[in-house]
This record gives sequence, structure tokens and C-alpha cells, in this order.
Amino acid sequence: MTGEAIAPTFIRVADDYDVVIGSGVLDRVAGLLRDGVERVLVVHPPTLPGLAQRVAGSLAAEGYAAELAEVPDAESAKTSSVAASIWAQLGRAGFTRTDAVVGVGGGTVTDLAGFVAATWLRGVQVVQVPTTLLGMVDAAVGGKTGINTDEGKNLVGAFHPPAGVLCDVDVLATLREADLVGGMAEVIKCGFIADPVILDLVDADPAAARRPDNPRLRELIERAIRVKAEVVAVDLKDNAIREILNYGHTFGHAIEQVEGYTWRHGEAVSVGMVYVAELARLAGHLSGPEGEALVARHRQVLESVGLPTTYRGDRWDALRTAMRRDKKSRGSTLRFVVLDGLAQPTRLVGPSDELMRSAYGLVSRG
Ligand SMILES: NC(=O)c1ccc[n+]([C@@H]2O[C@H](COP(=O)([O-])OP(=O)(O)OC[C@H]3O[C@@H](n4cnc5c(N)ncnc54)[C@H](O)[C@@H]3O)[C@@H](O)[C@H]2O)c1
Ligand SMILES: O=C(O)C(=O)C[C@@H](O)[C@H](O)[C@H](O)COP(=O)(O)O
Ligand SMILES: [Zn+2]
Repeated sequence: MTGEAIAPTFIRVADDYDVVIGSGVLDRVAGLLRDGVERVLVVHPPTLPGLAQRVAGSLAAEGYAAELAEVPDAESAKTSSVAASIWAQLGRAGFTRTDAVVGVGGGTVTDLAGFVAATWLRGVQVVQVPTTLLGMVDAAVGGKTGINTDEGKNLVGAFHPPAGVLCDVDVLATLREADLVGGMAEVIKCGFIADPVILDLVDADPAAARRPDNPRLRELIERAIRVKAEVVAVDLKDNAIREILNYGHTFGHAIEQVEGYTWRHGEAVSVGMVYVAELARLAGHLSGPEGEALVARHRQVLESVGLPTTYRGDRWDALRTAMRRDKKSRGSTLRFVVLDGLAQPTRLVGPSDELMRSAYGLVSRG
């Protein structure tokens, strides 16, 4: 997917900011900053010092005072102590309300950078430069930011839309295959909840979905971003339709927490989507041969790209406790995003423990 001379695509979100998708566009970050910025903090993981330097260099060339903040890798970045270390850096460097944060990295970095920007001086602008597939199609778009606590995933955060999002698909060339595949889970999620063409594109060449040179990758990225953009434009604060983007996440986030964040987010969401498809079938939302076929399609498409669809069978109590902290819960009532059919999301409110446990049995192995 590198070296293409295809013009960048601009996807406008909520009539407010652009997601720019292209090849060779990494140096355009300055163009996404709004007026008045003097200082920029570029937050990045330890795996990407070169990319972060390049972004900072492009900003310096445009006259900004850019400095770097390296944070721990992956989920270890999403902690209150890491956020506090960045607040300290911003304070020492004298960042004002008109200055900016840039997140260069995967979804963990864009979640953290967005949260720091949302909270510093009660809100400064953030430009997101996602460098993983998952970051491009999901985490960097839509303004959901956050960090974890010991009690669970993303329990502290804020809604803080970015000033812009820059997706340079060339950077995906260095991504580990497992991380590309993890991102494919969120792409496939968009297929099940809203855009079935995504599922057809994956089905057409599942092996290619594991490679950054997949000729269909750009279309998959753009389709998934359009799904997300349309949803967040009408429900930024997750009060209604935005919940559909949480398909598979109630069980998925529980796996992540129970496994101490040793599972990739996308892998956990993959199992979570099969879990919730089975739950929907047991609850009568997916019924008859068509319902059975849709549940089977979850396993088929996810497994075809190498995503997991089962989880160990001896963790029910811990999973149930973790699921209760899901943000879709209301009081003691658990709520799940389920499908009534392909691209027909709805909610399942307060399923019995027996039903939830039965669905667990259907995704358990060993
Ligand atoms: N805010 C949202 O709406 C939203 C949506 C989806 C997911 N998320 C969050 O995103 C996180 C997962 O993001 P992720 O899957 O990108 O994981 P990640 O940020 O941990 O990145 C995965 C790995 O890839 C490395 N990496 C990143 N870019 C690279 C590149 N170009 N080349 C080589 N290596 C690279 C990282 O250093 C890391 O080791 C989770 O915390 C999840 O909760 C948030
Ligand atoms: O943007 C959203 O809304 C989503 O739910 C997208 C999810 O893929 C993402 O993992 C999100 O961070 C989960 O949010 P949470 O509210 O369940 O923490
Ligand atoms: Zn997710």
C-alpha cells in the first residue's frame, strides 16, 4: 500500500473537522492545527521515535515550538500516572489554551493524548496522527478519549473532538501483522453494524486483510471511518446511536481487563462480537435459519482473517463483574448492543444471568 499516487480523501466529521486519509501525507500535520497555536507537544510510544521526530520536524519547519513526550507502550500508556507526567511537561513548557497536543501512535496513544488535551486547562486542541489500522478507523476519530483505572477499561475520560485526524497509510507498512489483524476487528464491526460491503470486501480476499499492501485496505479504511463519522456526528456523547460502535465491547473489554491487558483490544472485541451474536440468538433477536447464518458469519469472517472467536471457559465470575462496569450499564441493568439482522443494531436490556452465562458457554473452549 506504499508509494501510491492516489489523492488524499477528506472525510468531514460533524461539520467540524476532517479526517485526511492518504499516502505520503505525514508532513501535513501543521495544516490541521487551528489558529493561534505556538507550542505543540507530540505524544508518541517508544516504538515510533522516528515518526514522532518527523512530525515534530514538520511542525518546527512551519514555525511551531514542538517538543516530544515519549510514553510507555500499548495499554501501559493509558494510566493516570502517565497522564500526570504529561500534564507536568505541559506545565513546565508553559502551554496555554491556544497551544496543542498531537498524538502520534496507535489507539492507546491517541486515547491518552486526547484525554490530556481534554483536561489540560480544561481543553486544548488535539490533532491525531494514528499509526495503526485500529487508530485510523476507530480510536483517533470521534472524540472519545480516556485512560484505564485498576477497576476497568476507559473508566476515566472525556468527549473531546480533535481539530483534525491525519491517516498516512504508508506508516502501516511497519505494523506487526497481529496489530493489523487486531484493527481488522473494528473494521469488521462496522460491517456488521452498518456497512455489509465491508464484509464482502474481506470475504473476497481474507488473506490480504492481514497485509498492509492489501489493495482493498484503503477502501476498508475509508468505509469504516465513514461509518464512525456518521454516527458520532449525530451522537457525540454516546447517549443513543453511538452505542452501536460498542458492538462486541461489553464482553471484549471484560476479557481485556481479566487478562491484564495482555490481549489486544481488537482480539478481545472479536470474541466479544461472537459472544453477543450468540446472546442475541439466545434472546430471540437473531432467530430462524437467517439468524443462525448471521451468527455463523461472525465466526467465519473473523476467523478468516485470523481473529480469535473463543475464550477460556473458567472465568465467568470475573467477566461478569467486569461487564457490570460497562458504560452502557444503567444501575444494575446490563445493556448490550445486539443485531436484529445484518446492519440492524438494537439493544438487549437486562438479560438474565442464565442467558449471559449460556452465551459464554458457546464461546468457551477447554
Ligand atoms: N477512543 C476510541 O474511540 C477507541 C476506539 C477503539 C479503540 N480504542 C482504544 O485503542 C487501543 C488499541 O489501539 P491499537 O490497537 O492501535 O493498539 P496500540 O496503541 O497498543 O498499538 C499497537 C502496537 O503497535 C505499535 N505501533 C503503532 N504504530 C505502529 C507502526 N506504524 N509501526 C509499528 N508499530 C506500531 C505500538 O507501539 C503498539 O506496540 C485500546 O486502548 C482501545 O481501548 C479507542
Ligand atoms: O467510539 C465509540 O463510541 C466506541 O465505542 C468505539 C470503540 O471501538 C472503542 O473501543 C471505545 O473506546 C469504547 O468505548 P467505551 O465507552 O466502551 O469505553
Ligand atoms: Zn473498540
